[in-house]
This record gives sequence, structure tokens and C-alpha cells, in this order.
Amino acid sequence: MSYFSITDVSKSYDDQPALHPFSLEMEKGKFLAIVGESGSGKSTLLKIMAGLEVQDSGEVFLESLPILNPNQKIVSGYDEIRLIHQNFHLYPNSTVEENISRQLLHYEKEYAKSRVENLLKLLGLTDFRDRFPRQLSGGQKQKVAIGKAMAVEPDILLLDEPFSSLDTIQTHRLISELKEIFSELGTTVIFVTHDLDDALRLTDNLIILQKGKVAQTGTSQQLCEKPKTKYVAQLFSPINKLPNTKNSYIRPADVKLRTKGGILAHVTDLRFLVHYNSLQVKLRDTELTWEVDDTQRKYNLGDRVYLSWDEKKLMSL
Ligand SMILES: Nc1ncnc2c1ncn2[C@@H]1O[C@H](COP(=O)(O)OP(=O)(O)OP(=O)(O)O)[C@@H](O)[C@H]1O
Repeated sequence: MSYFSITDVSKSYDDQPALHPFSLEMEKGKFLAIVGESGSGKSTLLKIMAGLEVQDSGEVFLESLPILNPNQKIVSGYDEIRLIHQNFHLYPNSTVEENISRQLLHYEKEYAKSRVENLLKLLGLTDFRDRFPRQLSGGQKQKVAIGKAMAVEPDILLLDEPFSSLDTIQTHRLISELKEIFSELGTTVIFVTHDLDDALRLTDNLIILQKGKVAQTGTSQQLCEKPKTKYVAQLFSPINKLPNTKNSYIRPADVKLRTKGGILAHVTDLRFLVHYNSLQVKLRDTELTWEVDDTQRKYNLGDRVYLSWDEKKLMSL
């Protein structure tokens, strides 16, 4: 029996499917990221996993413990599986320390005290313990929300777009800190996000969800090199459609730029990026405009450029 198993779980709202039958088997201590655009069913899935939403079909088990939904259990939810939402849910009139310790009111006093101290230390919140949520930055609030959820030592932590209120630098820093903390505690983590880059900073174990269905499962390399749908391909980079084909595409980085030989195009736009110039090029005799990477920063606006590629790099989507 696997550690956390979800079998054929589905959900519709007003006859509109939000989640098609979804199954997952997960081992203890692993991290998984579920990536999908807005409305793809990510939050619905997490709520069902946590026993906070009534599914239409299917079941969830944490080892041999069936996760019952709110129709089957008087107090919904489980200490073993904690869900953290994008908007933190902190007690506004309680300090950082109180926000965490309120989760442990039914625990033995000495244990609760040491657990709170450990979490404050682990999350780097010791210096902020007496502050109220309004006196904290977005990243600090996020850490308090995580501290609250971790207080009861959950086996599984479900994170629903947890970094949506943070800027990119804060997000990257927090993800790397959390990764260490979760590994140290042996917590099993499922993280949902619309941002592939954030997902990849936490784990290489990915599920791509699209319109309530699994579009593809795999590692970053598998999904990038062999995407099954246009949506999956475009999570990694823009894609360019080949002229006179139905479904052949190439990535900007896989297009070779030459001064002769290949398809003729003209540079219509140029953006200076860290490692290369990103060019928009209009292909001659077609309506197609491609995005290509000029790694040598050789071409300027209006220049002629010839495009070629390795056939092995083409994607059929
Ligand atoms: N309580 C509800 N009643 C009716 N429809 C709902 C309800 N909750 C979600 N939906 C619908 O189900 C679909 C999936 O929503 P869900 O919130 O699971 O997606 P999501 O991927 O988490 O989106 P987001 O990233 O925007 O939070 C959407 O079309 C949404 O409008």
C-alpha cells in the first residue's frame, strides 16, 4: 500500500466538471508540484485531499486511514493533512507566537512550548515572535501560516499557491528555505501553483493539470523535451509553428540563426535578456512571426536572418 493514495477522485460544480477522475500514489517524504492555469481544478483537488471538500467519486487514503469528506465527518479536516491557503488565515489580534501556539491548546504544556520554540527557530521567526500579523512582511506572514500548519506535526502539507503575494526574489528565497525545513522534518509536500518556475525550485516531480485533467506527469526534462500538448510545451518557453505544417513546432532556443541558408526572415523586435537577445522575426512569404534566441547578440532591428533547425528538435503537438 502506498503512503498517500488518491483513487479516481472527481468533482463537478453545477454539472460543470472541475476535476475529472484523478489518481495519485505518493511515497512518504516526497515533494510533488501540481502546475496548472487558473480554474484548472488545483484548489478543488487539494481540498478533496485534505477532506475539506465533498468529492463526487473516488477515495483518499493516508496509509490505512480513509480521508473522510465533510459529509462523512462532523469536524472536517485532519491534523495529519494540513492545507495552507494563499491568503494565510492568521489571527490578526494574536502575535506570531500566539498564532502558532493556539494550534496546540489541547497538547501537554511543556510539549507545546518546546514545539513553538522549535518552529520559531526553524522558520527564522524568533525575533518577530511578539509582532502582530499586520507588522510582518508577506514572506514572514507566509512563514507564520506554515508554522501554524506545522504545529500539529502534519504528515502531509498541502500548499495552495502559497507565494502569490510575494515578489520573485522573496519567493525564491522562501522556497529554498522551506525545502530544507520540509526535508529536515520529513514532511510530504504537495504544492500547487500556476508558475512552473516556482514548482521547479521545490521539486522535479511534476503533474500538469489542464481543465481538470492531467495533461502530463514527469520530470522537468521529460516534460520539456517530450511535451504531449501545446499547453505543456508553452510552460517552458514560447513555441514557433513551422510553415506549411499542421502541428510541428520548434522552441526559440532550438532555432539556428545564420547569415545565409534556411528560411529567410526579418528582425521586427529585439529584447535584451540576461543570456541572449530575444528576437521577433517575421518569416518571408508567410504570416508567421517567430521568437528566436540570438545568443551572440549579433542581429539588429530590420536585419535579414536565415533560420534553420535540427529535425530532432521538432515537436508534434
Ligand atoms: N464552490 C464552487 N462552486 C462553483 N464552482 C466552483 C467552486 N469552486 C470552484 N469552482 C469552479 O471549479 C473550477 C476549478 O476551480 P479551482 O478553484 O479548483 O481551480 P484552480 O486551478 O485552483 O484555480 P485558481 O488558480 O484560480 O485558484 C473553476 O471553473 C471554478 O470556477
